[in-house]
Amino acid sequence: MILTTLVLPTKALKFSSVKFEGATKSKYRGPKMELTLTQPDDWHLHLRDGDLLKGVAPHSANHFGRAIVMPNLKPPITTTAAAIAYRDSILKAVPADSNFTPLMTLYLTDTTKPEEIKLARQSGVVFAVKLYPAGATTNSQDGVTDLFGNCLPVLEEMVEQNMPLLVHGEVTDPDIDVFDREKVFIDTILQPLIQRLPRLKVVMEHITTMDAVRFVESGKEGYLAATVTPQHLLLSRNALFQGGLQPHNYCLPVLKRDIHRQAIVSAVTSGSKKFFLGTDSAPHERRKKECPCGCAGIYSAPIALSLYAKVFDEAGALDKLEAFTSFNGPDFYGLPRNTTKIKLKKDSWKVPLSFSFPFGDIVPMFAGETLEWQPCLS
Ligand SMILES: NC(=O)N[C@@H](CC(=O)O)C(=O)O
Ligand SMILES: [Zn+2]
Ligand SMILES: [Zn+2]
Repeated sequence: MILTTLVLPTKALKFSSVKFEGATKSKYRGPKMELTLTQPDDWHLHLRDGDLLKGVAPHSANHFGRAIVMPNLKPPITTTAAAIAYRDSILKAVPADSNFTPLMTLYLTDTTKPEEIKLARQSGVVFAVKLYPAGATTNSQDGVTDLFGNCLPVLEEMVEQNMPLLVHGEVTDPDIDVFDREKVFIDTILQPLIQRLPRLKVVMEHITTMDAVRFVESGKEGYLAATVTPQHLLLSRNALFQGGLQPHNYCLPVLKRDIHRQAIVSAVTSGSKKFFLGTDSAPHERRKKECPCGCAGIYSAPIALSLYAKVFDEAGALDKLEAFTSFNGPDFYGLPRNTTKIKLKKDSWKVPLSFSFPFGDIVPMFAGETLEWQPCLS
């Protein structure tokens, strides 16, 4: 990573149709710091489908080289054939000059067959299988009801095919407190799973607790890793209630106490190879967030890089940022690192209040707030 004090010409961020609160003016004077990073990838992303896909895909393609695309559509992507068709529609939705590559995933169900894993591997476009415990999160109703009872042959085939299992790590038992569901999942499902299949590659997605940090740190490098979202690095559960109920800070697993957030920040800024960037950017239209039974999911794709840079900058660990955004993920998946570069400039800018699309608008994380780091598009 190269740190310079040079200011190079930059293009304004390409936001399609954006509502700003006021003019975006930099208060920063003097030489501007720039970071040059190997182009990052997003190892946990929801691109949706239809008009929503067309609206949000360019935001990810602007900044990220590749993304692991989550399969929780309606209906879910449970077959390789469906993953191939979904991949085609994603490629149609990104700008023609973009080199963005979607890495597809399959949605694991109680009835997924080992043969499907072979097909997935042969396709060359499916890179992982996603475990949603049934009922744990958005569009998880077709997920797994009994992992050990129903899925062991598939998991064994995944070991054979070196196919990673990506995990939404929360139990769904209504008697378990929602803030404890990640820890209980580790103790009752993940730990036994890893003991039973030590050669299965597992990514604990969007970790939220110090328990998950410790669990991942104690695992075998190359076999156990975690993705980390901007919200779980920057917000504690207080953010759900600050000045009134804040639906745009609601995601699953739900934000936790600040001590957990601090543990996650320490883990990612330590330089460990086991943690990598996964935004979990999960767009829902405003009317589906600001309503009596609002959806879980935070839209962060357009601002995620600024937010990760903020975290590493505030921790005095900018020298560790590039491994987290651009090396640890491809190294874990056994994929080449990107060769293109991206620049971030330290220059304050205001996050749009919303992104407007013909079908409605989407409110991003940190809407209307001022951030310091800004990706420059070339
Ligand atoms: N994170 C979320 O709160 N929501 C995600 C699903 C998920 O990743 O659990 C979504 O698809 O909206
Ligand atoms: Zn999830
Ligand atoms: Zn997700």
